[in-house]
Amino acid sequence: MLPTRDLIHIFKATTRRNEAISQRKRGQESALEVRVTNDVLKVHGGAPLHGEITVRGAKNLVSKAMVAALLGDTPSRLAEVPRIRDVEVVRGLLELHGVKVIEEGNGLVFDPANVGTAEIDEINVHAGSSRIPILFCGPLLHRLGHAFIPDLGGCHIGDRPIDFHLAALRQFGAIVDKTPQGLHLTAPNGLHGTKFELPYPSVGATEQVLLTAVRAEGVTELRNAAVEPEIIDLICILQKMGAIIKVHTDRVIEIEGVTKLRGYNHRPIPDRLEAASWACAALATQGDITVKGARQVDMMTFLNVFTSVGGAFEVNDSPTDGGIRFWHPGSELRAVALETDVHPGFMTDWQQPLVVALTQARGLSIVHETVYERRFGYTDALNTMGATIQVYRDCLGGTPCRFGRRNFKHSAVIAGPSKLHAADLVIPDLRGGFSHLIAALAAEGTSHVFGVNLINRGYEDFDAKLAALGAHAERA
Ligand SMILES: CC(=O)N[C@H]1[C@@H](OP(=O)(O)OP(=O)(O)OC[C@H]2O[C@@H](n3ccc(=O)[nH]c3=O)[C@H](O)[C@@H]2O)O[C@H](CO)[C@@H](O)[C@@H]1O
Ligand SMILES: C=C(OP(=O)(O)O)C(=O)O
Repeated sequence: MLPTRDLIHIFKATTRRNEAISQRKRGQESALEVRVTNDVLKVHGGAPLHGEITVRGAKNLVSKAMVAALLGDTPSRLAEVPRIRDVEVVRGLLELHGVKVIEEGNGLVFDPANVGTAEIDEINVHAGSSRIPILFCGPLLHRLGHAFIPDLGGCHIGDRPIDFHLAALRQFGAIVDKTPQGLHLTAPNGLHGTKFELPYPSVGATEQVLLTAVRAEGVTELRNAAVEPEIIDLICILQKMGAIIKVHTDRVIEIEGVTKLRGYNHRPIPDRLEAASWACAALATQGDITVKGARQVDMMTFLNVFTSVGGAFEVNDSPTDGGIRFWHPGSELRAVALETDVHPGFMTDWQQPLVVALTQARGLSIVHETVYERRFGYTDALNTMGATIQVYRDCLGGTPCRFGRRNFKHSAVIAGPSKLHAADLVIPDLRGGFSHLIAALAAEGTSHVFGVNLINRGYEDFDAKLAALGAHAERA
């Protein structure tokens, strides 16, 4: 890991280059793009966050729902689409493939009447910006008989291979050609239902199988599937489109292929990752935040841990105006031991914001990260702010995981409570970045958070939400 001083220097050089690129691209900006030119946030910390914010459609569902629209032969309507970077990337890719995207109310309409082949150079404008392009494989193979997939982006929190995706696609009958430009896929004999068992319940690979199997000929049986709430919501969308999908017990999903699918009309599951991030911000800053739109059922595992740490919450079940209020009740926070896991376990994307709150809990907390091998890089910055977090290669949890004895520092021990002080921080990834932001808000003094726009990949209007919660933060 480079020292923060060097990272800030690299950040400033990269920002200058990116500004030049974005000036050139400005003519292509969509109305959904958030036009922020300044990438540094000056945060005056030490004050509790108080107030109400709203979460809308989940990043990890909305982008996949947009890809699913390619499978229908009539337009699809998706409500509550958040203005985040991943949505822009997928919208751009859909438009390059001939899908007409229209803004309607708080959502988007996708008309796939004229789907066609896109230019590789144009597709590659989106190289490295998101993980979603890999999910275009099945839908494009069904629609066009071929697909080109650019290099993937997403957070650098592990190697993130796509071997399960490619193995499944090959079993469906796809031919995959890896080239320096990206992946080229064809299906000369069509796509056929298959039996596939995932070595690990990968979210993306499960979605890959779903989006491919729904229009493959015959039946597909997927074993060891991921069953995150966002996946169940994607299954609901596909069912609305005419797909036949049975979710059995024990992570088995059976899909009966159909020849035709129609468009859907859907209101997405709310973003439970964003909701949990704001809950942790309430705890870390001794604040009180109501997250409108958050749903208890999607967050049960998080709420158990939140309670164990000493946080308080109250659910408002109103179908029109519901949400969850999260607050610090004033008493001392308690240390906890937990492992991240696939659903229904404690979600890995909840981990980083929670660790900031755990720096304020009395005693030793233990977090064993079992989903990604390199998801504790952000803790170095927290330590420079006064936290005491030690990371270990061992599996410090009940279950040995895939990363044990393999040189990955994937367990953390957090000693608290620690008084956090201001620092200059460089955002490493989406959730790590949000946790830096929370730490800066909880710390005494003025921090500079560099590369803060990266947070917009998954958090809608976070500047405005910070202002609504009374944070003292401004673009530097
Ligand atoms: C856009 C999106 O929805 N992102 C989410 C999705 O990421 P994503 O779908 O990329 O995550 P996966 O569930 O696929 O990855 C889980 C684990 O499986 C491994 N793996 C995955 C695929 C593969 O072909 N080979 C392989 O080894 C990964 O390296 C990782 O260790 O689920 C993750 C786990 O809940 C979340 O943290 C991400 O926010
Ligand atoms: C890891 C994440 O996202 P992605 O898969 O898009 O990188 C995340 O949302 O925390």
